[in-house]
Amino acid sequence: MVRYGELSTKGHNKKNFIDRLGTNVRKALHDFTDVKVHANQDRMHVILNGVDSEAVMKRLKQVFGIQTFSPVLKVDKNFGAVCEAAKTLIEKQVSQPVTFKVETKRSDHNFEMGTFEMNRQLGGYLLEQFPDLLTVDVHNPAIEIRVEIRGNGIYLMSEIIKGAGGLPVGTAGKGMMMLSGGIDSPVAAYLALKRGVSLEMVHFYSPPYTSEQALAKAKELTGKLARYAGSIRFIQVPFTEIQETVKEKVPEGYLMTVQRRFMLRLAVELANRRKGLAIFNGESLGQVASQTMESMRAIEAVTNLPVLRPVLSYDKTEIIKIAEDIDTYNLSILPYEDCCTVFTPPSPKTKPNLEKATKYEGWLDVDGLMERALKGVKIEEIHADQEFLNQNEDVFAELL
Ligand SMILES: Nc1ncnc2c1ncn2[C@@H]1O[C@H](COP(=O)(O)OP(=O)(O)OP(=O)(O)O)[C@@H](O)[C@H]1O
Repeated sequence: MVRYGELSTKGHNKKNFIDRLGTNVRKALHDFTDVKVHANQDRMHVILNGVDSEAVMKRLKQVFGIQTFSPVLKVDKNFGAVCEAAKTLIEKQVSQPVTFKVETKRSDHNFEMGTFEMNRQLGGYLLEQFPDLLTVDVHNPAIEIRVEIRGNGIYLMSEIIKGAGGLPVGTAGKGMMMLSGGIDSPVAAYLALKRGVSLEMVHFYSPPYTSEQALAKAKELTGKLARYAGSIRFIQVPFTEIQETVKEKVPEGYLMTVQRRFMLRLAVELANRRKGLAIFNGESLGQVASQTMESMRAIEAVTNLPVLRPVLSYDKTEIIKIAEDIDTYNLSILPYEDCCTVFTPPSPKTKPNLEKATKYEGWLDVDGLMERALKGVKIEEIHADQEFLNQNEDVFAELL
């Protein structure tokens, strides 16, 4: 049984949210063909039909929009079956002494036992079974065994497991995520997905300066993030000609600003073509030269589409902690050079001037460069945990 959390406050949009969450849960569980998902008004029921509950719960933990969920056992309508099931729940959940109570609800009034009697008798049975583990506390128990006696059976549950929180992916519209191979942008992508944004990844690569493995790394990172979204489109944009031209014609202090302005323009153009509402990136204020407010202003001036930065106010250590939790960190630190690292000047301007950036760009064929980059775009759909890196290749060979 799945509880919706923040959804329940969404008034008349609630139905859309619940439908979307139902779709996302079905997507996350698509390979468990026997599982059935019923997304009702107040709760969602995921009927296992014999499928391993641990495997299903592992997937549910990655679906945004779920606040908590509980494994539920359904048994025949007799007291013996209820005792067996309650015993199983306690065995699974309890390893150290705890307080508990039994709380029964009865919608089937023909059942032979009343709620009070069920509470007492089941409580007594469990105390007998687990004398060293359980003590009754009816006011503030650590564990509540809930029993619901309904027409079609008796349902039992006790454990409450924390879900991923957030909002169902797809309820907040589509955004274009500028995904590098670094630590920050995958974390920013995770946070955007968590607030319900459906993302398409935009990745710039510069062969031969960057390797196939660098591209594969960005794709594999997308596979990690696709766990939270079912699948994610990956858009690779060739960036070599732009970087070479900028390097040749623009003064060194402005190389980075001008390159970033091109990246943003390209992401915006892709957003316009693909109905994206905003651009997301992994910038965190003050982290490096391009991430000062002056720099953000000079770069962002190329568009009036919102540029959203989910990790803007996070410290590096906080970002790393999330990267570890979502299992992107170890991939992000693999030493494959990204297109920006290769062309980063030793001392980029930390306070670039917008007028100068515009002036230097006047020396370039901006439209032609953009058009050719966009012509070379390749798009593919990446699924959860899809692998791309060539495991046999020695990662350090890249550094030689
Ligand atoms: N090759 C790329 N393709 C797509 N987006 C990029 C690329 N390089 C940088 N970006 C975007 O620009 C942001 C800032 O990049 P930069 O390299 O300055 O910072 P960073 O803090 O190292 O970020 P990250 O850890 O995400 O690489 C990235 O978070 C990402 O959103």
